[in-house]
Amino acid sequence: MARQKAIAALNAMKAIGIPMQMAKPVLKNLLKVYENNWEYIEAENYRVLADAILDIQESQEKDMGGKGKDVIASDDPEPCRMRVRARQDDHPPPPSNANPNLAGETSQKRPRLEAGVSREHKGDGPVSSLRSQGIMNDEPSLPQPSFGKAANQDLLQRPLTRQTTAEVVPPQTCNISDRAGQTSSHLNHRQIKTPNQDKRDNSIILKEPKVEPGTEFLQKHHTGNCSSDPVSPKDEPCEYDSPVSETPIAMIHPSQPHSSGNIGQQSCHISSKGHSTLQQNVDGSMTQKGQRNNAKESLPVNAFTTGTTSELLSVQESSSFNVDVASSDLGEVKLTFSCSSDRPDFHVPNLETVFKRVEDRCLKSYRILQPSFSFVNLMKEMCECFLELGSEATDDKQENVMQIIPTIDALKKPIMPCAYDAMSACLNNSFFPTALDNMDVTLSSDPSPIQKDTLINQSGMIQKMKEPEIPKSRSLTSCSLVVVQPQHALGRSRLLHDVNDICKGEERVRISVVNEISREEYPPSFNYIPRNIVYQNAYVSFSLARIGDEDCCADCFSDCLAAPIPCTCARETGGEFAYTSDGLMKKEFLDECISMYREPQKHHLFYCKDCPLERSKNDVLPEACKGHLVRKFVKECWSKCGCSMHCGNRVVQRGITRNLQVFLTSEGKGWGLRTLDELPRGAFVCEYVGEVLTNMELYDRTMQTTGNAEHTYPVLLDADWGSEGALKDEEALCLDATFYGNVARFINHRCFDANLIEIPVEVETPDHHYYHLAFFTTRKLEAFEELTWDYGIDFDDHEHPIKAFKCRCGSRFCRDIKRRRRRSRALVQ
Ligand SMILES: C[S@@+](CC[C@H](N)C(=O)[O-])C[C@H]1O[C@@H](n2cnc3c(N)ncnc32)[C@H](O)[C@@H]1O
Repeated sequence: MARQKAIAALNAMKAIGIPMQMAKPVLKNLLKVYENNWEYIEAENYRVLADAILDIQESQEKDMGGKGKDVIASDDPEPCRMRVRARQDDHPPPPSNANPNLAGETSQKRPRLEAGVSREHKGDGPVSSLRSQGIMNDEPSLPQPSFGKAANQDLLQRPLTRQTTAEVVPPQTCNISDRAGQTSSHLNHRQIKTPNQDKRDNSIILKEPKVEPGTEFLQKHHTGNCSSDPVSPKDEPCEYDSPVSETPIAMIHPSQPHSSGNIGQQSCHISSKGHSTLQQNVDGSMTQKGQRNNAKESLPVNAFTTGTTSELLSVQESSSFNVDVASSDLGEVKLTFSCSSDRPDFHVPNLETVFKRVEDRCLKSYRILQPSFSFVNLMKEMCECFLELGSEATDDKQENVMQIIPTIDALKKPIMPCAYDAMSACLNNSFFPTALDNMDVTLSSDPSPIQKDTLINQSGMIQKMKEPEIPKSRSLTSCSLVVVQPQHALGRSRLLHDVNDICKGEERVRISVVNEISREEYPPSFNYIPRNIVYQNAYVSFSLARIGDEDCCADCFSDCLAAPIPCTCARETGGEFAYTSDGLMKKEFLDECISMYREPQKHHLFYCKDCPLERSKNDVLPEACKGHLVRKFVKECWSKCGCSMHCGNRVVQRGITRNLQVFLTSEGKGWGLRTLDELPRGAFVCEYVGEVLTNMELYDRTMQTTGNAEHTYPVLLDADWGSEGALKDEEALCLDATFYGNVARFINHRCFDANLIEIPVEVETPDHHYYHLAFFTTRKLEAFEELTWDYGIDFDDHEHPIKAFKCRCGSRFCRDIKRRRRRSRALVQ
């Protein structure tokens, strides 16, 4: 119960832009001060908590000599900052028997939060200094009942300040873009606090959140400031069943057009030269300002979001116009789309849709800020989205349809008979390129104008191709597909994947993608990386100095496996190398690893006193550790070793060597990975590659996702959490292949009798909090068998980062089916 309350509180903070790491220690202290009396903390939608965080920030800003006043302009490295302005405090007093030291100077004062009580946060930004400073607040007042689930919204909507006279602010200054569809006068959503605002604003003022790189742009849409229309709290019941299904703050968009006519009318003018001016409001509605009416009278045209106005807004009267996208408070500075198009099909797209598309792209591309990141490019992206959406067919169904045109690589090995039919089927709608050169650049555009027998190469040239004859005896192996977005006449195509090689040349082998089921589907875009990349806070150090003599074989030469006595690198595996000279995992070692997975009860489970996984879910009141397997590691030779790259004790680091293929599964599991060749038992297939995140980061990331992500891609690196005592946050790691990953992200789960097993492999560092997760075959595999591994998933644990799904593994040992059976039996009884 308390745990749920804590999560609800943290979620409420998160909804107003305060990251969990910042809110947790403050919440912890408030709980101490109020002796776990949640009533005080929940009152007025966690106002005490929000204000406490603000106060910490303020006192810290004071210490910085006011440097923090202009937060937006500052280069402050902290991940997210938020300010809740409070003029007059009415926080609840701590209980009379509360620790006076914790409670501040008098019992009438709000609690002074103690310094340094929270876990350390990396970096020197205000987040860490927040923990090194106390806060002191003003007069408390009686607590109010909590408002339940509407809390998040309320915190955004309700004025948190207790200003006695709320100045009526004209609609132009009302900034809200939130889930409830409040409107905004500025699409930049950026609240730059001016001294005047301080006086007139009776609302939340959000500092520019500096969250994860790449998400800050998105957050702008959710920081709002409505100074004209205080909204009364809603009494929705509090549910906290499914935190991840919440729309994350970074993805909140006005869902409904606001009914009131003038609130938040924004300065988005679509001004046709010499004609009338269309004004697009943030709620999507359009207003037409007749110039003859001195541009004062507004005549509503239609609701943009209904999907019917696009046509209305097709530029019929003129071919050139401006759309104001964002502006400063008084409109002196404007960001404007200038469109001049001769195209008859161009219509002005809904700006919210444009923003959404830009946000989606940013979320994909800028989760990690790349060196090439630039704001100008971001704006360019926005212009491109504007143009794309404006040029797209208005029929919703047509939107984003990608066409996949299969081609045949005629030079490869014989195809499996079962795959042949599917291939033929897809070839019925396809063609053979005459030369191999054409295969990589086969593009498809909008279905209608491009004929089946037409190829467009990368430079946009159209080539007529001969319809192929497909002799049954023909030797074919791969159906290579290339996907592009509809080209229309934009002259711009975005290749999402190279279907001949999804690895983009990053691996030693090419890994193709085939879809033998539905020709229109294709794996969602992600960045292919062949090796793990640290996302942000994860502590992964590969310094040579950390590798002692006992952790390398400096005196070895050539192939360690050929030496008469195993070198020190075999120490980890009991003095014998784990690999055979054929590069396979030795039987004994493999058997033991498999037994550990399939019969964990026979093996030692480690129970952490302070489980990093549980801590990441709830730092305030973590649940007890559910136990971790202490797994067997393989140690490979590395750079400090004297042997060569051909040494038999270097298997995983050499990367993928087997012929694999990504394919769409027929069982509804999404995409999967299969082997194209037979594989012996104990063969290395690939490692699981992704972003290295701390568990905290993963949890935060999971909370931010919309919850409707069909597939999830995180894996915990918890093979050795027991050996090093309590792990610090930055040492409790996981891999997330959602945005950056390799082909292992396509390996589906199979309960118990999966044909792959993941084995932890030490390569660059003897610290076992970071390691490689390598997949080896558990048995001999036939060509074209799907590769599977047992995620070790607990189908009842909905809070686990590896989200439970309806398992379609088909194993007779399927734990999910057993669970479902148990549940239906229980219901019947
Ligand atoms: C690591 S991804 C595997 C690749 C995924 N199928 C795809 O299309 O990208 C894990 C996700 O695949 C799906 N999945 C994996 N194994 C499954 C199974 N046995 N039954 C149903 N869905 C499965 C689930 O949606 C899961 O979240």
